[in-house]
Amino acid sequence: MSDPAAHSQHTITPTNNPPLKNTSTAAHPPSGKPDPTLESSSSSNEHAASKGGFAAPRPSAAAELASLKIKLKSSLRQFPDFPEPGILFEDILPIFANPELHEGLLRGLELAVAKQFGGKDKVDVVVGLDARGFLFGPSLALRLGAAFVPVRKRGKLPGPCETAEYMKEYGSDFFQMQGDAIKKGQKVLIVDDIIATGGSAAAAGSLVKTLGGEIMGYVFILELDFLKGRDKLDAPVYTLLASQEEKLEQ
Ligand SMILES: O=P(O)(O)OC[C@H]1O[C@H](OP(=O)(O)OP(=O)(O)O)[C@H](O)[C@@H]1O
Ligand SMILES: Nc1ncnc2[nH]cnc12
Repeated sequence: MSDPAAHSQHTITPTNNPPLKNTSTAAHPPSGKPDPTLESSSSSNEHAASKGGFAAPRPSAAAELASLKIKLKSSLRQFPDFPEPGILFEDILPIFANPELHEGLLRGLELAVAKQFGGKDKVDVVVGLDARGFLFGPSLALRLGAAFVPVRKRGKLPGPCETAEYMKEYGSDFFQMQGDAIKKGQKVLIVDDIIATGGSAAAAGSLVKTLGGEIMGYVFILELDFLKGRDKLDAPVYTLLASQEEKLEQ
């Protein structure tokens, strides 16, 4: 049922944590391992102009996706000890500050969803998690011809709501969905920027199921795979970029 509105305070504090350049912490895995999400493609010539034309070859979807991933990954910034000591915070906002990267993200997700979830069932609803899942969830939903439905932090949604408490990498919280947001049997894709412990995504999944939705899968931009968050999820998981790793100095 609906929860009494709980208005959170927003406090802006200056940070002393500059983006990470070349430091390392024991809490995060080393860099230098190959990116397992990149696929090599030997088919980039398959669209080459066949009759002596000079048109540049059109990349295959796999080659396009691999190139997009490299650009997107290199734009991410890391902030040590934010929002609390011991957390290496992954900042995805540079993607949205650059229209080319923003477009690339949506194209990459669209290609990935077509490849991973492009079977006989169409996505009916994209569910995005408060707040960073709202940065790209609605745009992705439009591209897929699907509805967008938000999962919000407690106290933000009007009307009868379902509520789930969860633990995440830093602290605990409550998620809510409006009780009529999903129709029974609708096919749902749950999207968020990052999966860390998986607590947030699992709570969103439990709400979708309570409302009668069928979870096709979960899509994330980045996965902190050493936290094994995907083990908490009982539907296929796709991550666009590889695991968190510290960047080497450019
Ligand atoms: O896998 P988990 O350990 O649950 O952590 C992942 C969640 O943490 C972050 O959200 P946060 O709650 O910080 O909210 P925000 O998007 O409003 O910044 C992130 O956007 C994910 O939703
Ligand atoms: N390390 C991290 N960076 C950014 N967002 C997160 N959400 C949970 N863990 C996070």
